[in-house]
Amino acid sequence: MNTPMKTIVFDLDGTLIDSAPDLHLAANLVLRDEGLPEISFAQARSFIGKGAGVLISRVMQAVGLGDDPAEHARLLAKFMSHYEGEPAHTLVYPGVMDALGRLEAMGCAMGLCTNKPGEPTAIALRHFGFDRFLGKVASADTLPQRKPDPAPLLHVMRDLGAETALYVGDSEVDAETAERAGLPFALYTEGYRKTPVAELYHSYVFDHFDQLPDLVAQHFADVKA
Ligand SMILES: O=C(O)COP(=O)(O)O
Ligand SMILES: [Mg+2]
Repeated sequence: MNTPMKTIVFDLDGTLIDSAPDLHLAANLVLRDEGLPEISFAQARSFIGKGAGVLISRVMQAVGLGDDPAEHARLLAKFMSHYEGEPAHTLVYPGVMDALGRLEAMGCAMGLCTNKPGEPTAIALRHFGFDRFLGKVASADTLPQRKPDPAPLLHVMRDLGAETALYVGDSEVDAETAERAGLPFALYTEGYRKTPVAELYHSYVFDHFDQLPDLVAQHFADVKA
């Protein structure tokens, strides 16, 4: 029998990058332009996870704008125009680049499954140099379904030619996605999660990326055994 390929799929926001500062800024540029009160950084951070459309719904709710679909579409378009371009205030979490390099050297196949729209996803992957490691990507625009629907995660996994994969993410949405996909889940605890670790579906927990290569090696050794 062939050795099973070591396949890892990553989430993006709150896992590989801390994009909350740029998402917060873009939301407040919209609100400022509309003459509305701005939202706090903590609010913006708590609105991340289900993509830009849901983030804008939550912003509208927070400032008492209701949920009119035409208004939502208009504000979402404005938000996206502020969020385009190079991510000026987004940071890579400590140890991510090193971990990706080590995982590649271990022979892992890697991909990305994010609820971020396709264009900013592609820009961020290029900007931070992740594109050379992450062979296949599912963004919010890849399929009609988005996380926590397991379809995009299973899509990336199959695109990588794998029958199983370890999903690495930070949030409630990621945990639910992995669980519904029937895949093991490594929870990065330093992202945007609001729920205690013990209450979330997970197979592994880590708080620094320098722990990930050993965790992955252990996982695939156990799977093989
Ligand atoms: O931008 C979002 O809301 C979520 O993005 P993520 O799926 O990469 O965490
Ligand atoms: Mg995330």
